[in-house]
Amino acid sequence: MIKVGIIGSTGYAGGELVRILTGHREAEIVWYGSRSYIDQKYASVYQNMFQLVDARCMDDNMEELAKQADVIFTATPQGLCASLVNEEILSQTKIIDLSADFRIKDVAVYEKWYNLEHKSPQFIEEAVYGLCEINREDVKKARLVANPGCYTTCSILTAYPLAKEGIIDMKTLIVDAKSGTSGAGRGAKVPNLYCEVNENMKAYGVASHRHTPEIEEQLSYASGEEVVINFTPHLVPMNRGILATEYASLKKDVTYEEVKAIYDKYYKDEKFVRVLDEGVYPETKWVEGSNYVDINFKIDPRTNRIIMMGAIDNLVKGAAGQAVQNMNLMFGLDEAEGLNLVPMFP
Ligand SMILES: NC(=O)C1=CN([C@@H]2O[C@H](COP(=O)(O)OP(=O)(O)OC[C@H]3O[C@@H](n4cnc5c(N)ncnc54)[C@H](OP(=O)(O)O)[C@@H]3O)[C@@H](O)[C@H]2O)C=CC1
Ligand SMILES: CC(=O)N[C@@H](CCC(=O)OP(=O)(O)O)C(=O)O
Repeated sequence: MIKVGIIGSTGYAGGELVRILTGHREAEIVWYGSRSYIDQKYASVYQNMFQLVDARCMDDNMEELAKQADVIFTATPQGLCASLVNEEILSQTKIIDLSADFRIKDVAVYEKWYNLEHKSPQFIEEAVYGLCEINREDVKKARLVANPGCYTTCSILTAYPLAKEGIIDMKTLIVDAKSGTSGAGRGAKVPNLYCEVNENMKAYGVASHRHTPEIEEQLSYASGEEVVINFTPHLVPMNRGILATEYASLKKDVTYEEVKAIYDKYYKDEKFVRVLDEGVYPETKWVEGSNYVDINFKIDPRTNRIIMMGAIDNLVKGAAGQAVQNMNLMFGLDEAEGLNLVPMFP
């Protein structure tokens, strides 16, 4: 059994890690890390775990945890993982960080967009960007994985094959995305109160959201050119789910069949990527509670643009599910272990 420690187990992403790992046949959670609920029963924080988890929350002592766990998930605010990790810890255990601390290779870009000083830039180079479908082989060898963000997972996977094959003009790419409120975490914040979110929709982080450089960096690797995008996130009154709609001009005339063949080239053997049938467009409800990303596209000959669409559950493929997928790869397990989660509907 793989011994797992979770720092930030009481947050939404940490709670989803607990839910998924409780059903994992090869992993056992040995540390339910918390800052606010130390010594309280985990199931009193998340009553859905009543009679399923008997353990109590423990403090976030990474030095001690590294001695006990084969892998540590950090599901904590930006900057925390970078402030805790050191060579001794990494020589004892593997780390999968759900925050953005090790996602961006240029430390100056991270510090600018996150308005934070990076506390351990010496580990940025070795960290592997854990988008499993793209970096699978590197993840298998990693001791530090940067788990991608939720908007970024959805946006990158949706456009990746077309960026890689060079059929879209990357200078024209626009990403418009909507997220449910769990994306903002469990902490109490006025903009996330029921009356502020319910029956409402709003754009936020316009031309300034911190996922912009992450999407740009990964799509730059894919396309081989420096990508600069417009990315506009929106908050919508749902618990879970992200829908990304992406627009780009086509570099040449292509048919539906040609584009479908490109998506199939990259994704036909990917268990968690479902390219939908022609004319069927992704909906967040069809992936809820699961590790799937649903993708489709439509060519608009009037504007010579292609419209790409992707949907994920932000807490699963956008966070905890992908993190467990990374763990499975790092330990040589079946990549889907613990992740055979059938989407719920309605
Ligand atoms: N929510 C989502 O959809 C996604 C989130 N992420 C990332 O995952 C991470 C966690 O997000 P999320 O679960 O939403 O956030 P939450 O606010 O719901 O949870 C944060 C967690 O971190 C703990 N924590 C907060 N501050 C500290 C601190 N100073 N020291 C130690 N622990 C601390 C909290 O502990 P306690 O409650 O015990 O005080 C809690 O367990 C973030 O980096 C986020 O960006 C990534 C992808 C998607
Ligand atoms: C709805 C909402 O507020 N979503 C969050 C994104 C959460 C996430 O995945 O972000 P990181 O892991 O990169 O921090 C936001 O826009 O900040």
